[in-house]
Amino acid sequence: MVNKAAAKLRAQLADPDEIVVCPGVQDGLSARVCLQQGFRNPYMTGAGIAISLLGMPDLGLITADDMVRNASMIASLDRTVPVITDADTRFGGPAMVARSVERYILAGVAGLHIEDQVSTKRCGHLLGKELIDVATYVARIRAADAARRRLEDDIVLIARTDALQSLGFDEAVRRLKAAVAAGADVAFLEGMTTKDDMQKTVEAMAPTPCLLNMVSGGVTPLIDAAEARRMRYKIAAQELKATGAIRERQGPDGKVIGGVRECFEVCGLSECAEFDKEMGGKAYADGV
Ligand SMILES: C[C@](O)(C(=O)O)[C@H](CC(=O)O)C(=O)O
Repeated sequence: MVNKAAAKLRAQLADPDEIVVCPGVQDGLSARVCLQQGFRNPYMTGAGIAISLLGMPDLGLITADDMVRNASMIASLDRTVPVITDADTRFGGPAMVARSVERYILAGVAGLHIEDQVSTKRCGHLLGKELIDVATYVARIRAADAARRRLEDDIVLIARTDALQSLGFDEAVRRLKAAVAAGADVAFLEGMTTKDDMQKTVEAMAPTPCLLNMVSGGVTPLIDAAEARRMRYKIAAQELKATGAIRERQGPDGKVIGGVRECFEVCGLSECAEFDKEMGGKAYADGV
């Protein structure tokens, strides 16, 4: 099967001048705003889904169905943009990991990351993270790699480690290297707390491309895409800041603009009405 989204993401990763900037999105509106703002790579955030879909913290409570359904919806909004998704721990052993990866592939996703926390995981920027051992982690990565081979797909496999907090930098790098040896394409060292570590990670993992995750209020220093590129990061995941603004904001004259019509417009209201007309429908002939 040809995964066009993955091919596109791979081309971006191979371009020496490009940094893939991925604003976090968790639902249809945030994904639409991301695309409207011209970003080429939405990042489906598990934390965002936990908060917005479940009203719960990022503690491993989201199910595979929650994630895959959302990923499929987001990837379908514009098939020309490669979506990267959080795949958390993928709920356990090799069989669960492989099945999840297959489902993400069928959802049309370009890349995903799998981590080395226990199944009762938590956001990478919280305290007290617990890890699985390296062999179990490598088995997860190997299973993800096997799943994509089985489907003859080349979804980009991103290995994330949360080991820095409890085991230190060297062990985190060792885990990422083991994951790359097992088939991962990109390395993601989560929860870095200094710019020094951010720089050292890229150097230690070269030539493997690295992902930098920045969360407002999290433990990692916030830098812009230009600085991330200078550090030679290939992917920068960051927060999408504009969703609130599209919902409602004030114009220069103090009048409120935005609101529900603008939300619908961003989400394709005119296109839907136009499509109806083109197909001979009359539902919106008197306006919408
Ligand atoms: C990357 C992450 O897994 C996510 O869900 O976006 C989270 C980010 C967050 O909690 O905002 C993480 O664990 O860093």
